[in-house]
Amino acid sequence: MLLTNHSMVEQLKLTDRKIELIKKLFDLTRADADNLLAAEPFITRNLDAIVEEFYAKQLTHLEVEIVIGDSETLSRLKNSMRGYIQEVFSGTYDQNYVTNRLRVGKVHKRIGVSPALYMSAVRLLWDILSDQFEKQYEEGHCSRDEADRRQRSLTKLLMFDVQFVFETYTGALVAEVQKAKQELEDYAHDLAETVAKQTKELRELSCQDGLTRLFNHRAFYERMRVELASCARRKEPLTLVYFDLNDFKLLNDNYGHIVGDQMLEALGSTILNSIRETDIACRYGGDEFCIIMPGATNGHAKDVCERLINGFVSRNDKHKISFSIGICQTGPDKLMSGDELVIAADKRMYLAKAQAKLEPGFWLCDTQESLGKFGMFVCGDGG
Ligand SMILES: Nc1nc2c(ncn2[C@@H]2O[C@H](COP(=O)(O)OP(=O)(O)OP(=O)(O)O)[C@@H](O)[C@H]2O)c(=O)[nH]1
Repeated sequence: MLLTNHSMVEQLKLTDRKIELIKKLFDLTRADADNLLAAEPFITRNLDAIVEEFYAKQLTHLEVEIVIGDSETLSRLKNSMRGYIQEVFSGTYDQNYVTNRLRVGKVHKRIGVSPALYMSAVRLLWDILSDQFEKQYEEGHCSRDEADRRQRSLTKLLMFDVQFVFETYTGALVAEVQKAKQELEDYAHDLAETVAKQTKELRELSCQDGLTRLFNHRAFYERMRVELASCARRKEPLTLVYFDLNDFKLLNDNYGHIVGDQMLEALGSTILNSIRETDIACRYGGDEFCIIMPGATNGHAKDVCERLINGFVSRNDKHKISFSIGICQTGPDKLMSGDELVIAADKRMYLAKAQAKLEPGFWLCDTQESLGKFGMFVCGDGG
């Protein structure tokens, strides 16, 4: 509901019938309206003096002075007070009258008039107007009985007014609480989203190698465990490719660690470009890398290695470096443990590396213990 599309009376569902019911609660009758209306000529004559007396007394309180704040506001308030007193003695207390009371409540709440301050002003006005009734009696404008009846009617009407003012006070407070609650809920929601996002990022970071953005050593074993279990369940093979750069130390020594780092980074992205989404690339440590290939045989793994070597060579890097590869397939019938698989692949990688020491280049040793140089795999006993 857009509040600005509805009057205050509508928002509070104050129909004529409801207003009449409230009047009944306060025993505010037609006779009371007539009593106050009868006092109207005398009150109107003294209106300015009444308003002046009211503000003179009000301004003896520092809190009131602070709330009013300046002469323009004071003069505006005096005008409003004149209008209010005239309404009090108009004898008509309909929806229009009620709307004005609600507005007063809203303004008082907005400018920060506390209920205590508001009630003290009502009491003061009641006092001043009661004196006026006494004067009317003393000056012979009305009988004792009429002055007393006017006084009682005034009390009822002021009480009637006060409850409307507080209706808007509480309404505004409830709206503020709801707004604060909504803001708090929005904040909590945003916070939960931020925490979830950051937790996800942290989790990813804790699994990642900072240089190559591949999975790190810790994540490698975790992923290996999960993939071996799922391959065992699906009765599928799993192949591990394990490789190590050849003479990487020389590159570092000759050209510095920054060049070494760039080489490792380049290798990381070449690996990612050479594998399928289901394959898992990891930096095992230093210049050693692994690719876990769920569902793949050593034949598939060789194809991937060929793509990888091609990609790596075609980078056109002035620093030439090769790597040695060990491949080990397990399953589909009985699968090795992760440790067994790493040991087996590592052993084959060292066989390839031994060969690379004799004849530099990309050497690969697969699960059949065959050794091959990139592009022309030849069988060897390997052992
Ligand atoms: N630039 C760089 N170098 C690294 C990083 N991690 C390990 N290294 C270096 O990698 C080199 C590995 O040396 P080795 O284990 O002797 O291996 P290698 O020189 O490739 O020799 P072989 O494996 O026998 O071919 C060492 O010089 C390490 O300092 C890294 O993050 N950045």
